[in-house]
Amino acid sequence: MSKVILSINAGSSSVKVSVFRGSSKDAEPSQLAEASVAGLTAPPSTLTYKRGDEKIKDQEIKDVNTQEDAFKYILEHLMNDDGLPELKNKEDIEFACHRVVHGGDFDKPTRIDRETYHHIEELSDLAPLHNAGALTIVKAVHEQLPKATNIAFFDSAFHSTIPEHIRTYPIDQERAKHNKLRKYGFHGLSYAFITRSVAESLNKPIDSLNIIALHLGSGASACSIVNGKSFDTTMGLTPLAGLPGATRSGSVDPSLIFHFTHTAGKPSRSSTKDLHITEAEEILNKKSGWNAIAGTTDFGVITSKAEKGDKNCQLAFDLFVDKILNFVGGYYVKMGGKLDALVFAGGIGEKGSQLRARVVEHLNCLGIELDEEKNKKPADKEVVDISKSGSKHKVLICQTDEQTEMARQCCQNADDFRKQA
Ligand SMILES: Nc1ncnc2c1ncn2[C@@H]1O[C@H](COP(=O)(O)OP(=O)(O)O)[C@@H](O)[C@H]1O
Ligand SMILES: CC(=O)OP(=O)(O)O
Ligand SMILES: [Mg+2]
Repeated sequence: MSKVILSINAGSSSVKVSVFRGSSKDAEPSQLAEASVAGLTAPPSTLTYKRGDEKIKDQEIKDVNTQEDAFKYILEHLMNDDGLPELKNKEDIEFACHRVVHGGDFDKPTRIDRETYHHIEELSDLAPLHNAGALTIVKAVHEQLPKATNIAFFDSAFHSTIPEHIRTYPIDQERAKHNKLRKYGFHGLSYAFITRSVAESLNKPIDSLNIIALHLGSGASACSIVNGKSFDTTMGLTPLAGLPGATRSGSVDPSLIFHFTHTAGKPSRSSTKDLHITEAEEILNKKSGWNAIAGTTDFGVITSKAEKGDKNCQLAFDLFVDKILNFVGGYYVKMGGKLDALVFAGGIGEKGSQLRARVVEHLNCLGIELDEEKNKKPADKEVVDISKSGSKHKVLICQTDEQTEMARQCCQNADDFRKQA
């Protein structure tokens, strides 16, 4: 029986694992099953599972609170599924692909050996909601699936093409170079998926595709993609910069934190031996964002409560729209108006029809217009065109899939990874 690929995506509020058959360069990986545990930041956690016609949706699960718990729970679920004969034995898994948010200077997927592991560990403080969690999963795979080859796919890699004047911070350059302080950018696996998928749907070669993509999930970012490559993105040295998210403030005046607390620079109580974060980072990463304004991390709830007149939810909604517009407007100008499409993706981008409507309403002045009826229908394929007829620029929804992107890149490089093993 051919071996399988396990694609593991440790997000800030969820862990998603997809199982794919095959690892050949010439074929697209074919998905056998997809499991996800969501709600890690807003318990109880829930399990969603899809295998063919077999579906479990939002089933509440107990005692699953961390990314590691979630992965172990999913692995057990997959191994015990009689309808998944491809995964009867642990030895059936050849590759475990891990989404690693911060990869520093790494610009391509890399087999995780001791050295890579330590490199990722060193970057943990720069992605406090992500890297350490992903590494707990790498460890769990190492212990429970000793035959599998672990590969890291870096969220920052897609942004290695951002020009110097855009990725440089205006600070002392010697210190900046020494401490590697620059814009890295994240959600790159998602943007790589979106770029390929939208180019295919518009029937354009990737290297002539110009889009503004919005990945709006628990973490939210925007990316200007010029000739198929990242030109600018809203996240920076860490995933805190740019747009606000479920528990993240996004960009604020850097002086704010010293007026918020007198202990900004002190180690946070949630620091561990593997993760050193300050009070400031704790507050801005974990105690801000929607949750701080509206009391929930769920943007679906925020949207419906805002519609019913909840003032705090309306404020969270309006604030998000405003910040998105800042970046879309700026990117549009920097791209000289050469735009094939504005693309919505991520949980909120894909499901939040009200948010899409409000954002695009403000962009009508740029010739970006959507069709209200098309916008309201749930997306039923990978790329859905919701533009108004006659709109100068297209508006699309892309159902992005970081696990599929990793599996695809894994298949393309499988021979190299085998050689490295
Ligand atoms: N109908 C909806 N309208 C707006 N947002 C929604 C809706 N359904 C789910 N969401 C939001 O999508 C977000 C999760 O996005 P997702 O990309 O799956 O998360 P993650 O960043 O953990 O990968 C949550 O904030 C969730 O509330
Ligand atoms: C980079 C990032 O913020 O990822 P996520 O949206 O999965 O938390
Ligand atoms: Mg995500």
